[in-house]
Amino acid sequence: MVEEANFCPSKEAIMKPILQLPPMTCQRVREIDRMAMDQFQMPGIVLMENAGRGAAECMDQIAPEGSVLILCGKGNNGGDGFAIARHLQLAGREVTILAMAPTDELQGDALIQANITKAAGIEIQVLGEAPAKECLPIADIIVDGLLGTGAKPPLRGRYVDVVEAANASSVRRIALDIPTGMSGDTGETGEPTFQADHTLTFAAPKIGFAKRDADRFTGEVHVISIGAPLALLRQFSV
Ligand SMILES: NC(=O)C1=CN([C@@H]2O[C@H](COP(=O)(O)OP(=O)(O)OC[C@H]3O[C@@H](n4cnc5c(N)ncnc54)[C@H](OP(=O)(O)O)[C@@H]3O)[C@@H](O)[C@H]2O)[C@@H](O)CC1
Ligand SMILES: [K+]
Repeated sequence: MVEEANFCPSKEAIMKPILQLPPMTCQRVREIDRMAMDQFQMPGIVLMENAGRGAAECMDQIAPEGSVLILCGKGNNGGDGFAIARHLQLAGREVTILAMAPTDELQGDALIQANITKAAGIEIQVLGEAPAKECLPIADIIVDGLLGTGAKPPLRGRYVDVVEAANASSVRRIALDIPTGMSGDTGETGEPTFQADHTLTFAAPKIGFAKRDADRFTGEVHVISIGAPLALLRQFSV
């Protein structure tokens, strides 16, 4: 039986690429994902694992204490959430997931991450009929892994009451990639939009974050590397 180490993981700085990309549109960031996969043979799941681990390490710096509830949408933004859950559990954090859909409705990289998270014994609750404000699991921090660059505003279906319930709870809130309800390209925000204290955005800041008072919803923005090679970053830094 392996003794559980009782030291805190050291807080060494998170490895940052030497090249920080300029703000760009969602479409352009998705081109980075696409080129990393097609031109540099990086499987999407590797990009997602890098995103999840990088986001969890950033959380270890900005929100090192407390239990975490991760809201997972049906797409790869949710996939990031499933990956983050595993790394937070490894760091000794109490983690619960509230999924917008059952695992068998997921596909691709998100399904792979959800299956790993399930196998890891991390609790995955699926949103039921009850209003979100009645069934949102209690936690010290809520992470928004609902919608990212694949969002097509306005919010549809249960995403509305889940975001409203998250905003109504007086806890720390962290958005993954883009606060759900905000357009990454224009910074326009719908009613509701996830109100984050921090946004962990992948690969590059989104141009919409520069809109006046967008920071009311993004909070402090942190760029998380997805491990795309320097040669690829150079093609997008001009
Ligand atoms: N390998 C990679 O590519 C990497 C990707 N990464 C991550 O992936 C994210 C992009 O993932 P994605 O393309 O799956 O889109 P995502 O934002 O999860 O949403 C799509 C889903 O949401 C739904 N939906 C849409 N609009 C809606 C609305 N208004 N209201 C309600 N539902 C709505 C839509 O449903 P549909 O419209 O198809 O019915 C679909 O099910 C990106 O932000 C980053 O976090 C990182 O891990 C880096 C590596
Ligand atoms: K999000």
